[in-house]
Amino acid sequence: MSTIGQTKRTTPTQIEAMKGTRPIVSLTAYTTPIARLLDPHCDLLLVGDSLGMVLYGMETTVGVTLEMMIAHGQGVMRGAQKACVIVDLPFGSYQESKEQAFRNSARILKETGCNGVKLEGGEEMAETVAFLTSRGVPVFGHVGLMPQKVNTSGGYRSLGRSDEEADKIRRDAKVIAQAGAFALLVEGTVEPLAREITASIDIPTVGIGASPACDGQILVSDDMFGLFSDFKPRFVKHFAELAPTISKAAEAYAEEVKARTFPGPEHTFQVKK
Ligand SMILES: Nc1nc(=O)c2c([nH]1)NC[C@@H]1CN(c3ccc(C(=O)N[C@@H](CCC(=O)O)C(=O)O)cc3)CN21
Ligand SMILES: CC(C)C(=O)C(=O)O
Ligand SMILES: [Mg+2]
Repeated sequence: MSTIGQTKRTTPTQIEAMKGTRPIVSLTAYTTPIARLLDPHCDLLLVGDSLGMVLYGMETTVGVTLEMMIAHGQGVMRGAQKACVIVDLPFGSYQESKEQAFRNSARILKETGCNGVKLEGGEEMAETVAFLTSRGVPVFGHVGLMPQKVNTSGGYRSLGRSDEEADKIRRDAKVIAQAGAFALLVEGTVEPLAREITASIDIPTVGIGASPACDGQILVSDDMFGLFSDFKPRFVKHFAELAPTISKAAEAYAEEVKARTFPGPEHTFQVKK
């Protein structure tokens, strides 16, 4: 197979092998232009179901569909060249059975060309993760705060302060790693727990709101650009403030249109005499 003129995409196996080397850099991406900008700097790009909240204004991720994930997965694949691209399985597309999970994961892999899928869950999903990985679907696990369970978990809050809560998340992490996941996203957990999990499993942990003790970090890109700017929980850092930049551009455009200073002669097609 020739790869002339192309760099090869990072594989889930290579992400797994990064544990103990250097921190894994990852961000969410939902569209072609943003994927193109983030790709050179990231080991992994996640097409997260957070797109329901960030792009579509949904209150939670529960309403996100498989069709939405596939459409955005295709967009990201057109923009990303070197990063490993993983697509979130949305709520309702994998919880019913391991067969349902395989069928929908296969659709995502076939229709987007991405490198693997992510699914939320611990002990209740271990059999599914083993079923998928043994049949050719690379799986990124996700434990701790699981946004798709917001309707049964009592909302978004950081976890792992009580012994019971910490024990449960520790067991979840262990079984998902043993089931064959190539990496594990740990969301919204206190630092000592994230550190213990990272030390106790042989696949890398990628944290969001889970301390610097993880093997890598992920953020929702719109959050760290300061674009989804009403949402600023403790774990988010704005690496840029794009919201005021965009507002000012829209304001300047409106002024110029009303003053008839835009479009100018340089933007106008003339008939040459
Ligand atoms: N834009 C965006 N960024 C995200 O990180 C994100 C999404 N959307 N959608 C899917 C989930 C939902 N997530 C959330 C949502 C809310 C909180 C939150 O309100 N956290 C507060 C309270 C924590 C606590 O009480 O312990 C915080 O200050 O961190 C955290 C994570 C993370 N994910
Ligand atoms: C990065 C995490 C929160 C995720 O699963 C998402 O963006 O959907
Ligand atoms: Mg998600």
